[in-house]
Amino acid sequence: MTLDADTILSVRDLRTWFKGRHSIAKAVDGVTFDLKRGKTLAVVGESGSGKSVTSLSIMGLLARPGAIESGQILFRDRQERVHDLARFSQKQFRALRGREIAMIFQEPMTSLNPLYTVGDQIGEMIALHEPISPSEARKRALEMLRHVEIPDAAGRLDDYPHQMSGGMRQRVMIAMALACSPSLLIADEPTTALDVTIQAQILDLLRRLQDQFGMSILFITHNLGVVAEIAHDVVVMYAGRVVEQAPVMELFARQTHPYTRGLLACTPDAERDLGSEGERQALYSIPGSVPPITDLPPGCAFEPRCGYAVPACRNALPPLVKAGENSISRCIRSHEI
Ligand SMILES: Nc1ncnc2c1ncn2[C@@H]1O[C@H](COP(=O)(O)OP(=O)(O)OP(=O)(O)O)[C@@H](O)[C@H]1O
Repeated sequence: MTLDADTILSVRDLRTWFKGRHSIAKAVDGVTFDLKRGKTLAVVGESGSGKSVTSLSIMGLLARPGAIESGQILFRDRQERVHDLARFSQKQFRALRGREIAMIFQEPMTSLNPLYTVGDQIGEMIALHEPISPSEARKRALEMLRHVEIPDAAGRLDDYPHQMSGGMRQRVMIAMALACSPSLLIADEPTTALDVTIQAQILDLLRRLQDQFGMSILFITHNLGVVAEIAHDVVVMYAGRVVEQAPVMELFARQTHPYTRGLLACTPDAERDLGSEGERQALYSIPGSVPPITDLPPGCAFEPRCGYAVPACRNALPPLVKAGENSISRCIRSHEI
């Protein structure tokens, strides 16, 4: 198992399937990407594209019948040891989760317990992984509340989650996630439920915490506007597969897959340069919806919705090919887009 020195996470040809009695839902089907140390990689796509199943696979949190069919999830821990998480047992995951890899979600109450004060919850998170006295745990919890810039942190330590606003709860969840200084943070739509101003504040906070703690972030979102704010690199997923991957600047300067173009055209306030007005109108909302992943066509899965499609798109699944300076695209017409 080899990993480039600057890579913390390498997902290689990952397949996570849900096998039913009569069909197989290939939620993640051959996904490959690398996350660099201290960087943010955004995974983007519409609902059902396989983003969450990818992150749950990495965290060992898949629910039955979901299971990793094949592939590798190589992760470098703090001692520079490389593990294949695709082969981890639940026991191994319990030692790793929280300490080396942490996760934040759209809904803070999935992580927070309404019956305990925020100070106790953060303290307990630390105590789970380190031998620490109750007073030391309380001190560290306070420190964490200050790190996530909660005003009057000392006064909020004994608050219960329901006494806080949505934005403040989100900060507490981030404090809990970062309490043990994980080297990888997986953020699954952490700002989607928040209004635009609070969303911008949380993204700003995550960026600052990343500089301070040096962690890598895998950021799951359907919103390219958020990607522009936070990501260094971007993976675009469609129907369980990667369709485009590029550094963020390159992706916004030129999209090499029609799906990415469509997503960008649907994103309010995103920077974009989509050429003519006619083109912008045509792509404003992507027609149709993601096909059922139990029954994908043999060719390009986006072909039925694609304004650039030609008959050859239906023949075989296009491979991911180099399409720009540092970008790859799963489109046979990537150079004409
Ligand atoms: N328990 C399950 N049983 C069968 N199929 C499932 C199950 N959970 C997820 N899937 C399949 O996996 C696909 C991808 O789901 P996933 O949640 O990863 O999408 P997503 O891109 O994260 O979307 P969202 O933004 O809505 O969370 C779904 O369309 C669904 O078909």
